[in-house]
Amino acid sequence: MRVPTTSPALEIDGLIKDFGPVGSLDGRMVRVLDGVSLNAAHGAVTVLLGANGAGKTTTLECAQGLQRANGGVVRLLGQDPYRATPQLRARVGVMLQDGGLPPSVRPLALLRHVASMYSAPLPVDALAERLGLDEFGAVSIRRLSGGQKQRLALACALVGRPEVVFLDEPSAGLDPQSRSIVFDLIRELRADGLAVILTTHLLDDAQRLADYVYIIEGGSTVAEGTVAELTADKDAEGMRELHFETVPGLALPPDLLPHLHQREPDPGHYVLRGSLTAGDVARLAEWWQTSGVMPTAITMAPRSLEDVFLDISGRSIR
Ligand SMILES: Nc1ncnc2c1ncn2[C@@H]1O[C@H](COP(=O)(O)OP(=O)(O)OP(=O)(O)O)[C@@H](O)[C@H]1O
Repeated sequence: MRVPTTSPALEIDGLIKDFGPVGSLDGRMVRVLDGVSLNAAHGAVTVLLGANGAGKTTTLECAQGLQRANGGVVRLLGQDPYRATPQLRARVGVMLQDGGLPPSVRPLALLRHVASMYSAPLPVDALAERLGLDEFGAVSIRRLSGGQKQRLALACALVGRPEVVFLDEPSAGLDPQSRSIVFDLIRELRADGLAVILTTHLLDDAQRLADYVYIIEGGSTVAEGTVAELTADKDAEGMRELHFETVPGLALPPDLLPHLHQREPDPGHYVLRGSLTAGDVARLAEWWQTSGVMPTAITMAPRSLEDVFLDISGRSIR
């Protein structure tokens, strides 16, 4: 059991990071982080969300001490990560976005090698079996699929029993079985006090795993909270969404449900949002019947994390 502590595993306050000089900017620096602030607690999964280029990876790199901040405060387990001692590094696990795994080495040999650098590693064979690495342990890493490399990179990040682990898109490329195994492992380690800090583009994953979420936009933290806090609608009680799927391009009569906000986020997927009553659902069903529309799926939902994220960070591609 880890020693309980009340101070956060990671504290970031007003982080600023400039890159450059950039040729296309006449040799000027470009500011990619402009005031990121966040805390990550022990025994919790903290998720960073943001569109492509928002600054998540740069934030993690500054938190890990791989990049030097140009301003603000970064404290990892109470220390400046840029000046991390080997003792501090041994308490931190890192899984990089593109793996960084040596291609000609065999997976189990690599995991044993990484484990040998720590004083009290997790049992390698049990971890390998848990993540299904034993099944392809004898081929070289270059022959592994993307999902197999992801699981190996996760094992390398966890094998030293870190107190904090950084996972940059841990579930990218994982099939549903692997994702479920990885999530169970993350939850177990969290229960044992591990601080898990992860980025993901998969908002369902964030919704399932996150204890606390930060949304980063344009190099700053623009929203934060638990999933329940972020998805709660503060404007009105009883705010709900009705989703239905049918043929694309339906035009609902404007006077049918005028108090509900209507959109078609994907072709044939309709969302009606607002203070929905059973009468609204009945009116909609009546219109389906008279218009010869038969939905293939109907669901009611509170606001999803995806809606919150898209409302905050916009719907256009960066
Ligand atoms: N070395 C660098 N020099 C100049 N610009 C950089 C450098 N590294 C990152 N950037 C820029 O900083 C911004 C933030 O990049 P970062 O990789 O942190 O975003 P991200 O939120 O992790 O994006 P993604 O979701 O696509 O991984 C981007 O506009 C990127 O082009």
